[in-house]
Amino acid sequence: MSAAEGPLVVGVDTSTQSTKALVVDASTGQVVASGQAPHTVSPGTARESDPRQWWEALCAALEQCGAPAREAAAVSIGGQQHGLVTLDAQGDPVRPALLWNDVRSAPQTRRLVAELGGPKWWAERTGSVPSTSFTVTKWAWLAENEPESVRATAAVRLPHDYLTERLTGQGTTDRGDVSGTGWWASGTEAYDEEILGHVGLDPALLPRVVRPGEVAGTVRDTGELPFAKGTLVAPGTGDNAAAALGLGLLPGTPVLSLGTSGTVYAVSTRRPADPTGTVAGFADARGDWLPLACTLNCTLAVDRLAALLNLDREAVEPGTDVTLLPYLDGERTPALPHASGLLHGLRHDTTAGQLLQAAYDGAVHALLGALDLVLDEDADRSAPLLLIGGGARGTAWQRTVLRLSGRPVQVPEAKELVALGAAAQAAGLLTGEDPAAVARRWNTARGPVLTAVERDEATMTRISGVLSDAAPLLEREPGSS
Ligand SMILES: Nc1ncnc2c1ncn2[C@@H]1O[C@H](COP(=O)(O)OP(=O)(O)O)[C@@H](O)[C@H]1O
Ligand SMILES: O=C(CO)[C@@H](O)[C@H](O)COP(=O)(O)O
Repeated sequence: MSAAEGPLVVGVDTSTQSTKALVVDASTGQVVASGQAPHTVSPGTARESDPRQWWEALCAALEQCGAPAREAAAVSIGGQQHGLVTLDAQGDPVRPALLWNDVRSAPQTRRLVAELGGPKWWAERTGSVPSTSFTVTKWAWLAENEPESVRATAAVRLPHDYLTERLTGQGTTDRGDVSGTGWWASGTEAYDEEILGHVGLDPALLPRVVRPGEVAGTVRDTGELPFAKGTLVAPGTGDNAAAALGLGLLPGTPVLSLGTSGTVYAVSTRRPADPTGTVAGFADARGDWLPLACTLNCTLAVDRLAALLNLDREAVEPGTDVTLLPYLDGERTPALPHASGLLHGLRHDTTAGQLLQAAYDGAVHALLGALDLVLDEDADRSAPLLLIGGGARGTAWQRTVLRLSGRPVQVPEAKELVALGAAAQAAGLLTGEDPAAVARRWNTARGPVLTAVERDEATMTRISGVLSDAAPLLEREPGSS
């Protein structure tokens, strides 16, 4: 037996690059054991992963957790949002999952928005104007490009649904993750049959939406897993909604997450509906909302530029007038799916370190541009910004966010807030508590507050100027001249 005070719970983050598992003491929030195993994502414009690899990574991460994982009383899976998982009648993947950062559905996205009433209609109906990340656009892409895959599909799932179903044997999802599909009506909180009919997806192929606080199922026979048969399985949710739980987030506190994706969001009690498409009107995992803006190019893009420059990621130099838009994967915020990276303002005396700083500035610019849009009007604009995700550990990221935001920045000591949020959801199942209240009890957001510095308005304005001047280039579709 472990020396834990309370029952143990397991929280999982199956994100783009890896699966992380934490065994947590439900009484104190102490992390008793942890494990992590990587995923591979296809290179090039296609961004795909085999879902079976997520399962193998989950088993490997739990194996690393050792004996404590065997004592878990409940488990919950948080995961990368939006990915389209197609399963055949045996429950095996028909093809690799199309991930959130695969932009090949840009033509289908444009058509879907126009065919079904335009951006305002989508925002009011689903909370969001779909971008290429949204599952509905990926299904439309598949129907057009691989009709044989669509014919072979007996079930459609999101990444966290796939793993939850392998635990319980039942097809379930939750309101947080389903709100990023584009086929869930946020006003009625139900599948939208008009949208599903339009893209030819039978609602019978979709999972049941489990309510917050409800049990998704129990662990069935578990040859490969450490859990006992009958262990409770929580609904799980998308990774951003899970991190919001993990921080015990209250309305008015903004979060900036620096991972494969960059995201900025806040909890709101009002249902969002942004017709410009900048803010996605996600549901959270409790019963509130999670207005959020997301970029495709964050830590991976900046690390790639550091590698190209042969620099350590911290080797930035100040004083740059160079603008670098690091849109290596196309971009979602701003909506430029066909864009590639763009450099402007290079001079003989520009240093490699200044180029690297320009990459950080370019990655943070769009997120901070959306910050005010995700906050309710009455939110305190001087409150600290919570900085999370792998990038939050980096000094160059911290300094860039401080300088371009002009706000104090709080960096929670807890590293794996998505997995902690999932663990808080699992703990809530055992105690009947609100999972966000569990996380506040665990004090997961504690960490140093970095003092605000004067906002570097000139850099923000310069980047906005380059973006608008370069629009024709950034919007150009491949193959057009
Ligand atoms: N000490 C660090 N300083 C700066 N960046 C870091 C550091 N540690 C990890 N990272 C970045 O964090 C990223 C992974 O973050 P994470 O939030 O785990 O991503 P994801 O959830 O998308 O898989 C890596 O791409 C890496 O660039
Ligand atoms: O698409 C979004 C949010 O809408 C992304 O935030 C994904 O959920 C991927 O998350 P990470 O792997 O970067 O954590």
